[in-house]
Amino acid sequence: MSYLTQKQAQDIDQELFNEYKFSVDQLMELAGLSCASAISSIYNDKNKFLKCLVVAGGGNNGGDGLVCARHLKMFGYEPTVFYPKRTDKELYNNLVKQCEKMDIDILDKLENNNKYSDYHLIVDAIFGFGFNGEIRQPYADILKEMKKVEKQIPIISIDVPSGWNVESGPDNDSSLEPECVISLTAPKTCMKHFKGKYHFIGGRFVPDSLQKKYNLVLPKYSGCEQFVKV
Ligand SMILES: NC(=O)C1=CN([C@@H]2O[C@H](COP(=O)(O)OP(=O)(O)OC[C@H]3O[C@@H](n4cnc5c(N)ncnc54)[C@H](O)[C@@H]3O)[C@@H](O)[C@H]2O)[C@@H](O)CC1
Ligand SMILES: [K+]
Repeated sequence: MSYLTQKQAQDIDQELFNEYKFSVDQLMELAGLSCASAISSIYNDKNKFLKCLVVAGGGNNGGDGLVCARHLKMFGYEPTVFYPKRTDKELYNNLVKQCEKMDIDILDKLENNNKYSDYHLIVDAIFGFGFNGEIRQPYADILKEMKKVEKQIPIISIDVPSGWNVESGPDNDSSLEPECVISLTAPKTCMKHFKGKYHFIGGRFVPDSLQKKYNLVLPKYSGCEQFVKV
C-alpha cells in the first residue's frame, strides 16, 4: 500500500483544486461523510456508542470534523462539537451554522459539567496533514486531556492522529494512540506506526488519472461504499 509524505499529500490536495476543479467544500463533504460512515460501521451499537464528541481544529481537518458531526447526527448519534478556536471564514461559519440548525451543540470549552468522560466516542479532528512543529495551545493541553481517556473511550482520528508528526509518527509518550484512523485519500507515512484496531481509507474522490500519476496503490472500494478497511 502507498503512503504519502506531507508534501505529496499537499500536492495532491492542490492538484484536486487547481487541475481537477473541485472546491474545498465538495471534498470536505465527501471526506466527512466517509468518516461518519466508517465510524458507524464499527461503533454501530447505539446502546454503547451514542454520544460523540468531535474535537475540531482550525484548519480543514477541523472542517472534516464539522461535516462528520452533521452526518453522525443523520445516522442517529448524538454528536457535540468542541471547537476551541473557531476560524472566522465563510466555509467554517457555514459548517457551524449547519450543525447548530441540526441541534448539535458547539462548545468553546469543556467544563466540569461537560467533560470527555461524558462521551462514548471521541472524534479527533484537530490536525491533519497540515500539522507542523511543536503543538501550540490550546491544543497541547487538549491532547493531554484526550490522552488520559484514550483507554476508556475510543478515539477516532480523522486523517492523521493529532500531534503525530505527519511523516515520522508518534514522537513521545504523550502522543495519542487512537483506536481507529480514517486516512483520507491515502495513508500518510506516519501510519506505518499505527497500532490501533481499525484503519480505513476514506475520501472517495481521487480520479484514476491522479491515482496513476502518483502511483497510488490502495485497497479497492467496493460497490458504493465511502470507505475501505485496510
Ligand atoms: N486532499 C485531501 O485528502 C483532502 C483533505 N482534507 C482535510 O484537510 C486536511 C489538511 O487541512 P489543512 O491543510 O487546513 O491543515 P490541517 O487542518 O491539518 O492543519 C492546519 C491547522 O492546524 C494548525 N496548526 C498546524 N500546526 C500546528 C501546531 N504545531 N500547533 C497548533 N496548531 C497548528 C494551523 O494553524 C491550522 O489551523 C487533511 O488532513 C484532511 O483532513 C479534506 O478537507 C478535503 C480533501
Ligand atoms: K486528526
